[in-house]
Amino acid sequence: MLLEILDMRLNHQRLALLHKLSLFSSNISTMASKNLFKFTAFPIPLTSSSQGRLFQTHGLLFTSFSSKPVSKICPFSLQTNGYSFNSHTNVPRPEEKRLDPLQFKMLKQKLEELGVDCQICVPGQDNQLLCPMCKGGDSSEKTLSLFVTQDGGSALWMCSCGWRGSTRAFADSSSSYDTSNQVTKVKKKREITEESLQLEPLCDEVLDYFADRLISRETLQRNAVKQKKFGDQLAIAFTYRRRGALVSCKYRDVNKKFWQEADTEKIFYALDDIEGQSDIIIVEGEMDKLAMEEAGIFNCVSVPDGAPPTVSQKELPPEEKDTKYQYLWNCKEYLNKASRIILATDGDPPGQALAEELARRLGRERCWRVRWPKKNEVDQCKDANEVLMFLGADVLKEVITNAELYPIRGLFNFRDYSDEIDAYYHRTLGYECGVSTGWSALKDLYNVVPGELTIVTGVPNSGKSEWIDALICNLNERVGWKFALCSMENKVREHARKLLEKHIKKPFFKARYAESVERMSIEELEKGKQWLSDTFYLIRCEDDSLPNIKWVLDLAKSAVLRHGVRGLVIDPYNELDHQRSVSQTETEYVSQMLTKIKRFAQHHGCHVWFVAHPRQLHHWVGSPPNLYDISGSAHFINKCDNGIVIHRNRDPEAGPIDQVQVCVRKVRNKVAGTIGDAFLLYNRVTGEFMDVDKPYGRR
Ligand SMILES: Nc1ncnc2c1ncn2[C@@H]1O[C@H](COP(=O)(O)OP(=O)(O)OP(=O)(O)O)[C@@H](O)[C@H]1O
Repeated sequence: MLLEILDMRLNHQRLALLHKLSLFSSNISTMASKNLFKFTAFPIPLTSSSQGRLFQTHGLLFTSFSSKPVSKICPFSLQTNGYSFNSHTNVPRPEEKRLDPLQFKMLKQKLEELGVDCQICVPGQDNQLLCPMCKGGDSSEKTLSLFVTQDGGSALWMCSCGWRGSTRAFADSSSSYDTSNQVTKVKKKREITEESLQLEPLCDEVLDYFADRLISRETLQRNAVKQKKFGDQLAIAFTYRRRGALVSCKYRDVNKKFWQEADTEKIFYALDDIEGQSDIIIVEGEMDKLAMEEAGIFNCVSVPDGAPPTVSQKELPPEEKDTKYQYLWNCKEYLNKASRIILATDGDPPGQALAEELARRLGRERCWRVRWPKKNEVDQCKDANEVLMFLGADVLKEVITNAELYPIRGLFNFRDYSDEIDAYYHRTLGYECGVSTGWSALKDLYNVVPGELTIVTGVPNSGKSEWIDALICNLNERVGWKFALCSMENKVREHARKLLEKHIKKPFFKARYAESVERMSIEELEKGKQWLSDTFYLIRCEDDSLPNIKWVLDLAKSAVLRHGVRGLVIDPYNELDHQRSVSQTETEYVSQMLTKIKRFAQHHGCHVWFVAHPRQLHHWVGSPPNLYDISGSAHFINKCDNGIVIHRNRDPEAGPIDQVQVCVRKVRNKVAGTIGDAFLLYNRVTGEFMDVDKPYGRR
């Protein structure tokens, strides 16, 4: 039928060629080695530079192109009857017909009706389009090959899903449009035999070709590798069998171009070799399977279709719709029993994509992967056959023996963190054992480790905020850290005053609290303002609404990324918006909030100080509160890395009233400190905290 269409368009030379080729008719579908089913429909200009090869299939004439140049490892030219593979270089081009815009428009309309989007289709050449039937499978590849004749009058198409047909702009009674444009999905599998396919034993030239790749005659015999003549040309025939019976046949030509018998079942190559095996190896090509055998590894199969260009982003399709991996489902009874599946696909990106697609389907937990070794100083071996050729059978065996577990997202081994552990040991990450607070009284009790959460509590007015301010001033002075401050209770100018007094060590004002100490000068103020701007980033709600924790952490993240802050102060907890859903208890809410804060801290290596008030203490006798007294939830103590209570004596008879007790009540990380109490003296004039044993003049 299709020839009928064609004969109106083609000149006698092309018809002669068709006739010649029809002598070798075979039911063949073409496919590229790496891009499944990518083929090019005829007629492509048959120039001398073309690597195109012609085969007839159901009257449709296809030219397949090698996606890769001929192997440089061992170029060979199979010749039969004195003709080389590329024997059609002198075929004359057909006489070109001029485009008839009207009939091309009509033709496009017809195609559009069939769902073919042919807006950018060019007459006179092959067009790769999205197939309206299979939509290109799960990777949405353009698998529909559509050829429109030069005059725009007729079109032929074929897709790897089996949809094929033809139409004409003005179909008449003799047109093939009515029947040929119907879907002809391949469903029925053909029965084939070596005889029906006219397969032949390998000739010496092909045996030599394999020998150059270190594949022996015995291995080829064991795998029943054959050859087939296509006219003057010769192709290797890899026979696909199940329990010895021929199921399909895949051909490979000199240009490393592959195609497979159409309407045959897709299965793994050498399937019988994995029957009943608990350990199996999957490779990407027949040559790799044969190479494995040369290394004494028999429990190995090859996929029939090569590798996809990338991993599909889509969910796994159901088994029956998983067209590209049908071979896997067709062989599932062979795979189900395997407890260890080594994915020895190529080392290039498509090979790795194939490994991922297989692992997705087989279950990552039983998959392993290999690392291909270097073949020389610069290059990596790509696959099993290259390892065999460049490094030998023993190395190939070693590669398989050293296969490693296929990674599973979220499941790790300490080995995966080896570098980080080394860096921790050698202390090259920085501040592994924490930064000293600057107070010797706290040296053994509390050091500030990046990425940890410190909860600070204490009764009102105990000096919590003052102590944290003093601490961050010390840290800045010692190690130059910068901070994000979310201190809702403080007016900005007051907070600036408190920080400046600690930094400049002089009172901001000449006032009663300053006693006789001289106020900071204008110059000192200016310098101090510069220091404030360089050191602190303020997180504040410009309007009078309350910020929630997400809002605070998002801004803190910006401060980390933009300004490199190493610490975040949230003071106090109760000034945040804590609206929660009715179904959530306060305990659940606090737990989730602290989890968010800890994640932020860990992810950004940023220390977070979180000030939380204790609940109202009845019958309080002036002693430091407990961390469990924090209002809201015991999660505060449970979830924090460090828990500190700031307490001060207000009874002159009990001791000096400027003495501050820093009660370190929880330290999760023993490298950072331990529980215990430290005593500091508070300088009301400057807001500084001093070690008790240190003399300080302005006391
Ligand atoms: N040891 C101390 N001796 C005397 N005054 C102190 C001492 N510690 C802090 N103060 C003063 O107490 C006041 C409150 O301090 P700060 O704001 O740090 O307390 P707080 O515990 O954070 O209070 P709140 O719980 O109300 O937020 C400040 O005026 C500060 O100067």
